[in-house]
Amino acid sequence: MFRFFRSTENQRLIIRLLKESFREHKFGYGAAIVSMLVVAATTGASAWILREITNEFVIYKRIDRVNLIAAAVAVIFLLKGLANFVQAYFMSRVGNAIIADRQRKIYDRILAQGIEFYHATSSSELIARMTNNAQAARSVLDLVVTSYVRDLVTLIVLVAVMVWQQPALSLICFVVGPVAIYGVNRILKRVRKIAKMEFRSLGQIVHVMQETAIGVRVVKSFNLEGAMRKRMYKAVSDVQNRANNIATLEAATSPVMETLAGLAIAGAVLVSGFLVLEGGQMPGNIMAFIAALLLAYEPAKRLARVRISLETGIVGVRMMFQLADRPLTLAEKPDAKPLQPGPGKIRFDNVSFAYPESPPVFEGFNLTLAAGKMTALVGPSGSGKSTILNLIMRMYDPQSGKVEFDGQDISFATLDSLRQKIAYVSQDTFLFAGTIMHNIRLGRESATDEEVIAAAKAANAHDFISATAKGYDTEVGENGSLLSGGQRQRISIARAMLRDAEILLLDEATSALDAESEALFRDALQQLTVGRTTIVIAHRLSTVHQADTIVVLENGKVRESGPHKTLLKQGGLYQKLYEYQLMP
Ligand SMILES: Nc1ncnc2c1ncn2[C@@H]1O[C@H](COP(=O)(O)OP(=O)(O)OP(=O)(O)O)[C@@H](O)[C@H]1O
Repeated sequence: MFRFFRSTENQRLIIRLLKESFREHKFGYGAAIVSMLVVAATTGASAWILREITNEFVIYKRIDRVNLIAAAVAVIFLLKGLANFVQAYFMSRVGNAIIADRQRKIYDRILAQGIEFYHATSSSELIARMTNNAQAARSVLDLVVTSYVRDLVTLIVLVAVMVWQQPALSLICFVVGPVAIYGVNRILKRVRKIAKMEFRSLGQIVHVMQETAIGVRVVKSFNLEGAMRKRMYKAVSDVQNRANNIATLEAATSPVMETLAGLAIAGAVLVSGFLVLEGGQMPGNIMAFIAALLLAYEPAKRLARVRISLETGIVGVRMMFQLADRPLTLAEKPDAKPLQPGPGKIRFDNVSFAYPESPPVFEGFNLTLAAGKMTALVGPSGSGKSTILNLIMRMYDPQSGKVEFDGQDISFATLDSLRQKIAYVSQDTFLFAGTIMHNIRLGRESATDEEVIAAAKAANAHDFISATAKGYDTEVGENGSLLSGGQRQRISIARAMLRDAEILLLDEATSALDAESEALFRDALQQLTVGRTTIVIAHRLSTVHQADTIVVLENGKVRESGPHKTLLKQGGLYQKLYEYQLMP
């Protein structure tokens, strides 16, 4: 029974879980544990009382004790019922609170992680962890507390009753216990392996479901239903098979236990028969002994199997702590200070950077982006344009060198103050489920309705919003699926407008908007960029013309920079890109 706790890793996990949970739910657990002790004591008393009933009534014929003994029986069972209620009440309250706490903690930790973490972990795994790991923590705690408090104490009390009444007979049972534990131990190892695989298959179900929902257009248009179904069915069957395997192993413990317990009880009955009939023993003592033995069977069985039941939950708890302990991929320095306001000059100073496990993108890279001006980044695919935006937003830290805002190294700034300064319009506009009003307001949550509408007007979005039946209360659907591409873009510009940040980062969409949408988008952009340091990854001629400076990148190096006309005259890389990429 205790070998589980000798496995040091499981021991550490359970002790940590108990410590953290008990600290937060002292009262709930305290009340549950006290009631469990009462349950154990009343169970022992209910066996003991049989001795009184038999000896007092049958042997001594004490009619005067009938009322007293009957009252004692009533009190024992009343107390037991009440204690069971209190225990169940507090265990479920605390259990639900633990799931909620853990889910909050898991989410906070995931949210604090940098973008690198999200690239390395699939979203389906995160979803599965959110639902499974918190539930696992609760099941493990429930099992540990009920088994090692209620069941173990009940068993100790009942064994005490047995030894007290019939010391010699009790020995028979002590031989059986270790044999049962040995049998269960052998099964345990196999359960551990299957439990781990089951979690992986669960993640796979979420993963396939997610891909079906997100990629539904591709699935339908390429007729991929059959292929997707095959993947889903396989994942579902894997979970089913693993659940069956675990159930079979768990069920296999039952016959082992039943047979051994049956033999022990039969042996005890046999010996006690002789003891009463020929040994002159008091029948009451034998009755109390047999009752205690029968009552001990269930808690003993649960205790012998507790490690198997714990095994599936402990996999989830282990994963939960792994997530909690994983270092943050991008953390704020302990002595980080808010960025001081400034005109908005950005400088890359001798920056070297490589994505994890990838070749370097920049080596000794220098670039200054003028305050309040618009700089367009152009260059072949893979030249490092998006990486420049990533480093400005501090999605990653350079391995050496620094990125400065008005002379302040951003890696020493609080993340909050850094992101406050930036408004970002991404190429693949992302809208959250909810209304148009909600989506624009995410730019600045304190904005009034009037400010939201003003931003929408400036972004040329107000007219189309007003033309819908519900106006600003129109639901946008999952990731804005109920709006057109151009409408989504203008909403994301309105969001950036509302933010009114000093620095604007824009990853211009390459998707061809129709002429009218593009004109509306360009006008909106023009308004947004006035007086702000704007860095735009340019795909459109109109944007390049608008820019004060064009920086031409190739293989992580600045090849040329200057205004459009000057660069065009030089007849270098820009001219080539201009002809192949930017010219309509
Ligand atoms: N998350 C990542 N992990 C590893 N390598 C990456 C990652 N993102 C980009 N890269 C690599 O870094 C290099 C620069 O990529 P970047 O996205 O900055 O180029 P880009 O100029 O924006 O290209 P495009 O115009 O095609 O978007 C490329 O070689 C790319 O493969």
